[in-house]
Formats: sequence, C-alpha cells, structure tokens
Amino acid sequence: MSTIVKQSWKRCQESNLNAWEKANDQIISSKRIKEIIQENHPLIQESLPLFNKLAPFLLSTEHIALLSDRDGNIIHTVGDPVFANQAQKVQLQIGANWTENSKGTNAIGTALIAQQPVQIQGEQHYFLENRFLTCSAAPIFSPTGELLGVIDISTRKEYSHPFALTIACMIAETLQNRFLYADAQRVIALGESPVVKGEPGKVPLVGLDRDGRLIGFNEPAKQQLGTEALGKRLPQEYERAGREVQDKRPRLFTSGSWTDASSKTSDADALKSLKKPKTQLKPFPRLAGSCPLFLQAKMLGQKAAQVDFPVLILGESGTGKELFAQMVHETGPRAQEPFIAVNCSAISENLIESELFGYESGAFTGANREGRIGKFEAAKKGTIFLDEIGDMSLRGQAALLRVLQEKVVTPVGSNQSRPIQARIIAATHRNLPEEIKAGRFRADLYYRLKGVSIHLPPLRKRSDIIQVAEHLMQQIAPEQPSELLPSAKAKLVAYSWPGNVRELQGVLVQAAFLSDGDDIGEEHIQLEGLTEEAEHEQGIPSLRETELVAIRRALHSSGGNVSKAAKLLQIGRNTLYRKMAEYQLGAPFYMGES
Ligand SMILES: Nc1ncnc2c1ncn2[C@@H]1O[C@H](COP(=O)(O)OP(=O)(O)OP(=O)(O)O)[C@@H](O)[C@H]1O
Repeated sequence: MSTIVKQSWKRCQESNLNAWEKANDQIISSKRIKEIIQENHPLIQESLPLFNKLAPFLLSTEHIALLSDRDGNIIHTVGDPVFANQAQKVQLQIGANWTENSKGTNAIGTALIAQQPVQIQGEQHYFLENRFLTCSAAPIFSPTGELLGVIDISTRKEYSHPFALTIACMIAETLQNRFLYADAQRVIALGESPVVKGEPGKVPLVGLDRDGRLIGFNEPAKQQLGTEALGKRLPQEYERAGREVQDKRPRLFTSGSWTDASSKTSDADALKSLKKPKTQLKPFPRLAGSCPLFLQAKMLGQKAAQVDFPVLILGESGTGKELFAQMVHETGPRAQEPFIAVNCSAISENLIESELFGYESGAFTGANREGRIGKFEAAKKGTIFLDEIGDMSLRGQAALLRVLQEKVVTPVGSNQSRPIQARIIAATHRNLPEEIKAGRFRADLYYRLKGVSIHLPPLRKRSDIIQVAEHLMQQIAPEQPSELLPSAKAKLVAYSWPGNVRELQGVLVQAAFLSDGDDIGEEHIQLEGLTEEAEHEQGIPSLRETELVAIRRALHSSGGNVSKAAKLLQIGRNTLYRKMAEYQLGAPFYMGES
C-alpha cells in the first residue's frame, strides 16, 4: 500500500469511519447543485469541451469521467451509461460528495487532500461498498496554484489501467494551461523541461499581464521559478530565451493533446477557440425542472445540441421527449432549419418508406400524381425526430438502417438516391434492449441511433413536481397564474403520475378552470388515479411506490424537517436520509410551500 493510501486509511480510522457500514450517501439538493455549478462556472466552462472530446471514447468501455469542485462535490460526468448506472449505487454521480470524510479513501477525496494525482484500486478503497471500483484522479490547479477541483476517471476494478491516471493528469494540465491562456495577455514558453523518469518534457509556460508581471504559470514553470516569482516581472534572461506562444502557436502549449492539433484553422482562430470554448451550453428555456435526475438529462441534451451525434431519448409517455428534442434542435446550429416530427407508431407498415423517403409520381395506387418528398428530405439540414421508434415495424427498421448506413434516400418508384443532411433524434417509451431480446427491434439500428442516449425520468421519481407545476400554471394563465395552495401542492406531490407531465398539465388546466381563477386548493385537483375505479384498473401499487408516497407526505407535513418526518414515519433519521437519496428526494419538492 502506498504512503498516500496508508495515510488516508489512518485519517479515516481517526475519523471513526466504519468501513463495513454504508458510506455517507446523501445527494445535495438540486438548488445547492445549481449554486455550486454557478460558483464553479469558469471551471465547468473550460472543462466541458474536454469532456465532450473524451465522451465518445468512453462509451461502451465501462469507464466514466467526473469533475468535482474543490470541496469534493461531483458537478459533471460523462461516459459509459451502463457503468454510470452501477456507479450510482454508491452515489458516484452528480450531486454526491466524495471527500474522504464522506466516502473514506477514494481517488477524488484523497487527491484533494494529497494535492497530487492518485489512483485508488479496488481494495484500497476504505469503504467495502466502493471496492468494486478503481478510480484515477488528478487535482486541477489554477495558474496561481490554487486548488480548483479534481478530474477523475473511474471504472470497475477488473478494467483498471494505469493509463487512466495519465489521461486524468493530461486533462488537469490542459485545464491549467487553458486558464493561463485565458487570463494572461502574453504567454511565454520557457523551453523544454528535462525528461523525467521516461516522461516526455512538458513545456514550462508563464502568463504575463500587460506590464510584463507574472500572473500565473503551469507546474513545470512553477518548479523552475518558484511561487515567489508571482506578481514580479519576469527576469529579462527568461524573456529573451523564451518563446512567445500566445499569438503565434497557441496549440503548442498542450501537454496533453486535447486541443485539435489536426485542425486546419489559423492560429488566430485557434486562440479564439481557446479563450472562448466552442461548446457553450445554451439553456433549454421551455423545459422546467431542477431535480438532479432531470438536470443530468438536461445537461446531456444541452451538450448533444452542440454536436451532430444521433440522440436517443428514452422515457415514459408524457415525460417531455418531444419537447426535449425540440430544445436540442432549437439550441443547436441547425435551429434555422426545419424540425420534422414523425410518429413512427402511427404509420402503417406499407407506407413507412413512402412517408420517410417520399415517392415518385404514380409510384403506387392512391399516391399523389406529382409524387411527394419524404420526411427526411423535408427536414433539409434540420432535424428529423423519429418518435416512438420502438414501435416501428421490422420492415421500417431495415429501411431506416439502410438510410443511416448509406446516408442517402431513394424515393419509392425511383432509382435515384438523394443525400440526406438532417440530424436524427429518436425517442421511445419502450425498453429497447428488451425489445431486441424479444426479436422486435434490430440491435444494429439501436446502436446506430444511440449515439447519445438520454433518459427522462418519470414525474413520480422527480423531486421538483411543484416547480414543474408552477411553470405549467404560468403557461396556462400567463397574465395571472393561479397560486397553488399548500393543500393542493401536497396532493400533487403524493400522487404517482402515470401520465407524467402531460397528465399534470391536464390536471392543472382543469384545476384552473374549476377554481375560476382563484387560488387552487386540493378540492380543485382531480386525480384519476385516486378514484376507486381507476385504482382498481391500475392495480395495487408496488411497495416502493407506496414507500415513496409515504416519505413525500411525511416530508411535506413536516415542512421539510427530516427529523420530524422520520418520527412520523417511525423510522430512524439516517434511514430516512438514505431513502431520500435512494429516491433522489432532495429538498426542493417541498420548497416554496408555506
Ligand atoms: N420539463 C417540462 N417542462 C415543461 N413542460 C413539459 C416538460 N416536460 C413535458 N412538458 C409538457 O408536457 C407535455 C408532454 O410532453 P411531450 O409530448 O414532449 O412528451 P413525450 O414524452 O414526447 O410524450 P409521448 O411519449 O406520449 O409522445 C407537452 O405539452 C410538454 O410541453
């Protein structure tokens, strides 16, 4: 065991952490996550382009990459969704805190304390529950040496590789250099460092302000000059021997290769792209919600908007898949082009090809005499949204797969193919891996469509029902939205919402009507699921659903006081905290209530 790990275990023991118990499994409230994200805006802004470059390489590799702030709060993740799912079982996810105090010896928390790169392999984790992981983390420093956060790459211990630590270090170094370039008027390379232990030399860089004073440096330059050089003029001999790289060779600084070295853009363009990251996430204005599950999906969507990968949106009916697809389209570079939605379940098997690809005049009986262009061509350079793709017939799937492979469409009755330029977003409420197992969906099509797959949570699992409801009330009566009284909020929170946001919308329209524009009380909220008949139809709720409803009710009655809620439920406070994290119940769903 390395000294770093030994010291970390000692700290854990001294803090009376019990390795066999569950580690602290709290997830920060979505309100607080938003604040943390705002506080760390520059770090996130500079990191996102790097994460975006890394993300496609992590898909299907059982690896995820994470960004934590200086307090060990995870604020961003990308990577293999299957492993991300397993990692969530120990809260290796946005909103969790991975300091040693919370999670014992682990790469993020230990790198924060040791202030150096750390790989924690399987059994080296302090808590038993984390020992299936191997995590590699590198601290990120500002150009003045201030600790900003940690880059971590995690995987199952069987897949661990020392290379992950190298990548984490490269990202951390690249980030530090990016900050240096962004802050400094001039950046000077002081020459190559000697090769240390077989590692290629890294270029020592210093950033100067307008007056030639040193305002930052990277690690090799720090070692050469010492921290006392900060704020002073760079000694003449260094300036004379150094090379000015801010204007001339902005890409030279990369100690990693994350900036696109093969790009043919000019140096000036490259410099601009360094200062202003290419990917600036745009808000999704029409999508309400603040619960961590939803925010995670939204951030993925915002990132997907900037690139051309196919997107697959998964979620129950009424969770907002189409609205989400529109947001991806409207905030991306294709926004000025058409958004064409196709409901694949509504098109009969015989007509699918002519609908999607068009047909020539007289192609079949009943066809329009002039022929018609298909949806792919109608979308032009915009987006085609293939809704309910899981309901498409196998014949339709085969035709669609051909189009995706060949990137051309051939209208029915024609022998001329035409190139397609539209971006593809697909959505379904079905579980596609199960459909594949049952032989109803083609695996090859699935893998083509799921460049980025985004899961929209059902409303019953969201902790922001009230926020969504208030947003919808605003839409229903923009001039004078009715207020939801606490009793109405309690009823909304306790319900299981089988029809998701669409059902909530319907219920609120009805409530606004019943209340005649006055405040909305519980008597105005008419929930189908609560009528005896419907309950019969829906059958008996699962134990988990019942538990979730009970917890929500208790938290609501206690005004969010967890101890009181635990008493009402007759369980321990820690058990309640654990269950709240399990159901992703942060504070916000009862916030804003009286
Ligand atoms: N987060 C949200 N904020 C505001 N409105 C929402 C949100 N999610 C969904 N909606 C609204 O709910 C309704 C249903 O959404 P949408 O049609 O996008 O769902 P869907 O998942 O595509 O449904 P289906 O699978 O049945 O086609 C729409 O009116 C949409 O505007």
